[in-house]
Amino acid sequence: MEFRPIELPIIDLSPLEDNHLDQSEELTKIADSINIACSRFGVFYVTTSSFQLRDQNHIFESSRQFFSLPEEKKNAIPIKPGGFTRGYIGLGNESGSHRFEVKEAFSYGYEWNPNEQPTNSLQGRNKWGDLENILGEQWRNSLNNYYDKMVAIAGLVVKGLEMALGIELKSHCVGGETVSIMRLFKYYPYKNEASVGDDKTENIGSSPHTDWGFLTLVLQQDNVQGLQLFYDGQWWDVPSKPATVVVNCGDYLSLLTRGKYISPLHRVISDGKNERYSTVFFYYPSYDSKIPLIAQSSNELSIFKDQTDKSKTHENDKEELLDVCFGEYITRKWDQVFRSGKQY
Ligand SMILES: O=C(O)CCC(=O)C(=O)O
Ligand SMILES: [Fe+2]
Repeated sequence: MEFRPIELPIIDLSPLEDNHLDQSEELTKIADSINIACSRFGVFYVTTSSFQLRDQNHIFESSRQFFSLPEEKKNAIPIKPGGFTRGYIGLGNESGSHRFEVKEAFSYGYEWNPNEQPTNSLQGRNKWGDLENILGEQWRNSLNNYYDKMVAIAGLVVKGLEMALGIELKSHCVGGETVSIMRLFKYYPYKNEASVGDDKTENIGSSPHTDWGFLTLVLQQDNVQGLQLFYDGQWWDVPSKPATVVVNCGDYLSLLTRGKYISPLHRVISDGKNERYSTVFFYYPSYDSKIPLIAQSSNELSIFKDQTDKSKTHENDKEELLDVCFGEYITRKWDQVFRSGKQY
């Protein structure tokens, strides 16, 4: 089945960088573009002078190095159930639905200082195992540098959102970089008996979902299609663009804006031929944030769905959210999508 590409705005965030001279006209233009994109699609592309093609090439090179390792090396650092999602996720170890997600991942976050005690369930040490000995110190540094770059880009987007909404948002994000999660993904081509667009298919790259957090920053390998957006009643391709990051609004941001900004439904499918690499940075608000509840139109958000391994999804009890902070709730969500793995 063929899908058409969607044309999303491309917003250059360079004028928001600290070293840029204040050009208020440019800033107003950015704020307007963000406002329109978030209200209409909940997705847009960003570029910035501090993220170049060499940065993109570098992270995908590091990602390939990891995924090329023998199974036993990757399996030595598995993520575990419980919601602290760092380490290797093998085929079948994660899904947002009853489907089999044909992907592998490496998940890591803020490089926690071993002398410091974590203060919540999303903080803690990355699982490098002995990868440093196998892939070299440079490998780990390149992943950590990439993490920092994505935190910085998320910060620029937050600045832009503050201008677009005319409200202060930074106080929601304090410490968010210590609980956010980076994923390196490798998707495998698969075939389904039914057509790919059919809801009954068993294999998928990533099940249709909305992201739970504040913002998601996706970088796609050039020229391999996979990410799709549900818009105006149908699925559209979101093509990769060199040195350009896809930004999704998350459920938290959508709720914070009382639904003004859309948390878009999206998925990943296979073109049936190619492996696909992407990186996905889930940028979270402060661990202790409360999830803003709104009465209407929030039932479609994945944050409120039960994503455990059942063929039907049903709503979580929203009452529960009144007592639990964002970080604790998200820890449970990661546990919901953990799977013990099976063959496909
Ligand atoms: O790999 C991608 O392009 C997107 C994956 C995604 O949407 C997710 O992991 O939440
Ligand atoms: Fe997503």
